[in-house]
Amino acid sequence: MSKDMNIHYDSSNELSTPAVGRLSLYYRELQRLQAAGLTSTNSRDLAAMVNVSAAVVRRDLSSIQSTGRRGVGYDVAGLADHIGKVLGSGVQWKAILIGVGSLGNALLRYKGFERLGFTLAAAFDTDPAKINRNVGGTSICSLTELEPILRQTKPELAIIAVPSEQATEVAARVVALGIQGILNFAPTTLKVSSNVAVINVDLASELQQLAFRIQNR
Ligand SMILES: NC(=O)c1ccc[n+]([C@@H]2O[C@H](COP(=O)([O-])OP(=O)(O)OC[C@H]3O[C@@H](n4cnc5c(N)ncnc54)[C@H](O)[C@@H]3O)[C@@H](O)[C@H]2O)c1
Repeated sequence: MSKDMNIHYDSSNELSTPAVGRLSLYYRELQRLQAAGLTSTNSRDLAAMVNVSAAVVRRDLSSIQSTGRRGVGYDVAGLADHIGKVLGSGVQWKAILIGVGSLGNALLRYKGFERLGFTLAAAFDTDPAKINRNVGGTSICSLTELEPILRQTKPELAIIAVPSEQATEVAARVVALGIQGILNFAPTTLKVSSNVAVINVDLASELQQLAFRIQNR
């Protein structure tokens, strides 16, 4: 499927970030149900799987024009396909990884990206000892080759897993080369132009929020 066939939402029908996050979780659970051979599900069961209320599931799904049938529920394969299209899965996305340390190594070995349509086209590092090694099927290139390789492979996404001091410069370089979205693991706030989507994954901050919740319950 071409990227043009993605389902686009105009600003009047924009999905909130939490709603997109929940859709991604419904998608994961629907895929699991499909693999187990189930053909239908309902909002109550989906709600229990992702720990939200059935009303939230129905609202999220109706916001993407998916309504279940009373007494029958949702068709698992059809709903998974529809959510997949809304989220941009089912099309192939090319991603690159920059920084192949402890975290980068684990990401390169993770098999779950491919299943959702994300291909890791190349990985980059500055450490000469890592260049030309292959991790999880992706070869590690020198950062000096970033420009020619990106011009050739034209990835849409970049995963940044370099030390925080290097992240801003690395982000500027990939944005200048046409990257449209960045998944940033470095604990720093990237300032890039507003037409580049950035998602920051700050695991330490998540742990801090978890500790706060436990402390205040
Ligand atoms: N390891 C974790 O569990 C974890 C958890 C949360 C956040 N992070 C963050 O993710 C980032 C990576 O963490 P890590 O533990 O893998 O660090 P690491 O030190 O093991 O790896 C960093 C890698 O980046 C490379 N590098 C440095 N500068 C570079 C540049 N300009 N371009 C390309 N490569 C460069 C290094 O050679 C090294 O291979 C850090 O910002 C860290 O704070 C890591």
